[in-house]
Amino acid sequence: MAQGLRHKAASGPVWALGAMSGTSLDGVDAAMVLTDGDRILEFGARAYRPYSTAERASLRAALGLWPGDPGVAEAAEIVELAHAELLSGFEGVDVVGFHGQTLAHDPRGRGTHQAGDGRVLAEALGLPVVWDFRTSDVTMGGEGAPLAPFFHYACARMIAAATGPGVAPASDAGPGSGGGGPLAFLNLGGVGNLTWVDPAAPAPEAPGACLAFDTGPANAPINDLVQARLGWDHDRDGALAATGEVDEDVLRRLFGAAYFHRPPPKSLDRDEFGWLGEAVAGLSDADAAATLTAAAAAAVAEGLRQCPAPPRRVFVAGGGRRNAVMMSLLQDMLPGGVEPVEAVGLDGDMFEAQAFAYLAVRVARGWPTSAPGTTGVAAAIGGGILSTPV
Ligand SMILES: Nc1ncnc2c1ncn2[C@@H]1O[C@H](COP(=O)(O)OP(=O)(O)OP(=O)(O)O)[C@@H](O)[C@H]1O
Ligand SMILES: CC(=O)N[C@H]1[C@@H]2OC[C@@H](O2)[C@@H](O)[C@@H]1O[C@H](C)C(=O)O
Repeated sequence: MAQGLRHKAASGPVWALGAMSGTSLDGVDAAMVLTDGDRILEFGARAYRPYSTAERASLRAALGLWPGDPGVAEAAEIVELAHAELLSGFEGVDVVGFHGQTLAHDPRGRGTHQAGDGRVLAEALGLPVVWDFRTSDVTMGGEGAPLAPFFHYACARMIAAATGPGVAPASDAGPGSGGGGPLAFLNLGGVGNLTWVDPAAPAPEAPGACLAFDTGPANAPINDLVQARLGWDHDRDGALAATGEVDEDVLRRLFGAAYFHRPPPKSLDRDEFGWLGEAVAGLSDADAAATLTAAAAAAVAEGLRQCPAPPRRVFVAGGGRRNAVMMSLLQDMLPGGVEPVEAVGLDGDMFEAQAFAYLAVRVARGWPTSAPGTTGVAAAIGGGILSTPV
């Protein structure tokens, strides 16, 4: 299998533009990657478009909805227009990877739903668009998430070899880096997700190459709390949490949930632990923020215990790496600590957008984007639909 991939990689690198509208509902990230679908050759232009307050409110109101439900068409249009506006500003794009906005995710029940139609975007941009990345994985019995792990594998290979665009050489990386041993990538978005990866494995779908899963709630419950109580978008730098006390009873309740005892791979809907909001309702603003922040960090620590071996380094991407309290708790809770992906020259704000750029090329070339170790799917599978403008 790996040899076949290497052979196909000879079909040459292309510039892919990936776009992610994450569970935090803050906006759309977009970034370009030069890749042959195997190796990453260069990272390119990047841009961000925040949702307006009205757009965000409409998307929030559509959370939990499924295709055909009233309100979905309006949400999809918001997503499509925001992406068309942002992505039309890029030049030299060969293919677009369009994740869309997850409104609902229930892989063992109704499926997974990302708002936004790639055919509409392909017409608007006049470019081929890969979209609906998650459905076929779910259809094949997988979780449909997380999907970034194959990109993480490519990044881990670059780090291990200390080659590649902007990646810090092994000599800068400190003890325990370089070729030997597993690495981990942690994304702290609305939900947290972790990829444990062995860069020595021959391909991302090889048995034992990647183990991935959602760790638990991350920023979403904190955002929801401070939005409802204080009208803030988020707890900037963790300033509110820094002044509060953690309610250990809430953490005990959280970690009693079956999810944390299920072996990975496993994935979450944004609001799967929506009851956390009620659990902290009687606490002060600061104590509630401190408790939800500690819950996010402790969920990562729980998750790492489910990995096959301790990773040598844990690289953090996503907005949560800017939350000083969350990062300091992780530093204390994880045996080897954590570091932002910027420590090795990667871009923690655009990491997911870059992942969907990379995955788009794999889909366009008919290669797998998930495997039993990343989503629990029965066999390695390539998700996604390629739509070209007519
Ligand atoms: N300076 C900061 N201090 C604290 N938190 C921050 C800061 N900057 C961003 N965040 C948090 O990060 C969130 C955005 O993170 P990110 O863009 O990684 O999430 P996402 O991609 O929407 O979610 P997901 O990865 O779950 O799809 C914000 O909503 C906020 O909660
Ligand atoms: C269903 C869905 O959209 N899941 C997202 C969400 O946001 C973070 C976490 O939950 C992760 O599982 C996934 O996104 C990342 C980009 C992924 O698929 O790797």
